[in-house]
Order: sequence, then structure tokens, then C-alpha cells
Amino acid sequence: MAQPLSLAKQLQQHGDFLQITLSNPDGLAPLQFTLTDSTTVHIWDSGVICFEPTNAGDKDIVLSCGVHGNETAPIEICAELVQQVLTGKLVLKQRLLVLFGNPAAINAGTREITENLNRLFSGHHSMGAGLINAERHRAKALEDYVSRFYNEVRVTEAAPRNRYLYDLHTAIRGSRFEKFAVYPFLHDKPWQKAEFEFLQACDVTTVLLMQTPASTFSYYASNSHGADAFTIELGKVQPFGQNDMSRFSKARTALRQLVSEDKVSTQPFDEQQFQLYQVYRAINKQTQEFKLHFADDVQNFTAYPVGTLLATDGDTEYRVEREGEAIIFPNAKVAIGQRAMLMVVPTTVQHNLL
Ligand SMILES: O=C(O)CCC(=O)N[C@@H](CCC(=O)O)C(=O)O
Ligand SMILES: [Zn+2]
Repeated sequence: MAQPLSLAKQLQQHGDFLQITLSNPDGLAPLQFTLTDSTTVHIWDSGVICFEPTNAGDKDIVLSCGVHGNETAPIEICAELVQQVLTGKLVLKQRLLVLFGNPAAINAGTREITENLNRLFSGHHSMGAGLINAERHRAKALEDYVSRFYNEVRVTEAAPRNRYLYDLHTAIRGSRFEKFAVYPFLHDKPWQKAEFEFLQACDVTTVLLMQTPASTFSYYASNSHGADAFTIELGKVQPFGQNDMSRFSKARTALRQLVSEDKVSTQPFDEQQFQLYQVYRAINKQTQEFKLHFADDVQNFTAYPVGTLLATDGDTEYRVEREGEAIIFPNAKVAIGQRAMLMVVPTTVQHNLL
């Protein structure tokens, strides 16, 4: 009688690590196998797959998606990339860790199950009530996997390495600029020209520069591991199968190039080709009465005249204070105490660019 194929063999045949992840959302036994091109594959957990090519280049790259379970386009992009590697269609040049952030929420088709995973990094998972739900455990586990991935490789002065983490998301509402990136707060270190160039290769030319620490995954990688890290928003939330993937073809190509070649083809940075914003203020939800005073179909980066009423929270009114101030990530449904909207203004990076 024919024996059932081992998981390693199945994965090399169909390459569908996403399906294996979603069938085992609560955990997968670690597994290691080697591809025909000699790349070693390590499955560390559900949604956690690490690739170690022989003679790897100097980049340690983490790609994550599904930190919010209903943000499907990035999940499809990462699943496709993993499939291409597992089935031998794409040969890696760089070390790569791919993370499907919240498998249970992906199965449920929801942003989160109990708590917003992207507010639990840099140790926030263990603050307050501590590790009380699956998202808190997952945030801690993801931190541990990222640390293991970056620390497992020897770094010497003669062989320095470069760390990257691109956390792929989609926005809840439409945006004036369909794709945009959030550059985590760098504590006055310079912004990286090469990263703007890579973002442009991904067709992302709108960048929001954060001004304060955050509990997000990208800030964690940037601040705790010195990675060049970004949250990248690829369009608007859609159910699986309803994304127009042609809108992300440049991002898919650039990501493939990033992991399979020494260099990505980019254009020299020219600030004129970018829309750069910085946070002017964050509006946090204080009470259950928090209400937005504009429609659900108003796009991210929309600006209103000074004095326009944007939101109320009990007796507190939030009005436009500055010319050019624009809304981003408005969401009245967040938990009390969390960011319900950011107000952003145009800015420049020329004074602190490397
Ligand atoms: O569209 C929205 O309101 C949210 C989309 C999203 O999930 N954005 C990330 C941004 C993370 C960051 O600030 O780096 C989030 O809110 O977690
Ligand atoms: Zn998201």
C-alpha cells in the first residue's frame, strides 16, 4: 500500500505552506528538510518558515503578513513567494524568514480574535494583565522567532550583515495614495536613502515618518534589532480571491528580487517623487462615545479646512488645527486607550538622510 507523503515531500510538491498553516493554526511541530538547490528549510511553528540558502548573501530578511487576519493581499503575496521557493521556481540568495502573523484570525477572516496583535510588540504582550490570550502569546513567540533568526548567524567586522523586516498590511479604508509605508521612529538616526529606493521599486512612494516609539512589529524590529523595518500598506482590505494582484506586481517583483539576488534594481532617490508625511498628533480613544464625523468612504490622507470637526469623544472635540493636516488610519472601533486616528502633515527628509 502506498505510504502517505511526508509533510516535507508534500511541501516540495505543492508548496502550499499557507494551507498547512491554516489547517494547524495553533501550532506545528518543528520540521527541517533540504530543497534540491541545497537551501535548508526550517518550519519553526504554524506560519513560521525559515530558509537558509548555502552561500547566502549579506541580508537577513523577514517578510510578515497576516498580523491582521483580514488583510489578504499580503498573505497571498507571501504565500506565492514561499510556494515558489519550496517548489524550486525561485532560488534564494539571501536568508529569509516568512511569518504568517495570526493564523487563527486569518481563518476567521477578522483583523484580530481578542486583541490587536500589532499593539503587543516590544514586550507589550506581557504588560498589564500579561500573557492572557492567544494574540499575546503569538506576539511574544514572533519576537522570539525574529530574535532567533537574526542572532543565529555570525556577524563579524569582516562580515557585517544587514537586517530587514517588511511587515505587509492593507488599510481598512481606501487611500488617496493606494500604497504607502510607515517608517518607524528612528530616535533621530538618519532615514535610509536605500530604503526609499527599495520602496519606490515596490511602487510605494508615500511614506509616513513616525515621531514616537510604538508597539508595532516594524518598530520592534527597527528598535530592538537595528533592522531596516517598515509597515507597508498595500491597498485596501478585500476578502481572499478579490484582490487585483496586478496592482501589486511591482512589489511582488521587488520582493522576489530582494530575496533571490544581491541587489534590487532601483532608481536614485529623488524626494520630489515621494509624498512624505510626519505625524502631527495622535488621537487616542478615551471613551466608548468616540465618534468620527466623516463618512467611512473618506480616504486616508484626506485634508480638511482648519476648524473642521473630525471627531468627538464625550465632551472633547477634535478639529483640524493646521493647514494641510490630513487623516490617516481613522478607526472608531479600537479599544479604549488605543490610537483611533493619526493626523499627519507634509514633511521632508533632506536634513537627516543617509
Ligand atoms: O487602515 C487602518 O486603519 C489600519 C491598517 C493597519 O493595520 N495599519 C497598521 C499600521 C502600523 C504602524 O503604524 O506601523 C496598524 O494599525 O497596525
Ligand atoms: Zn494591518
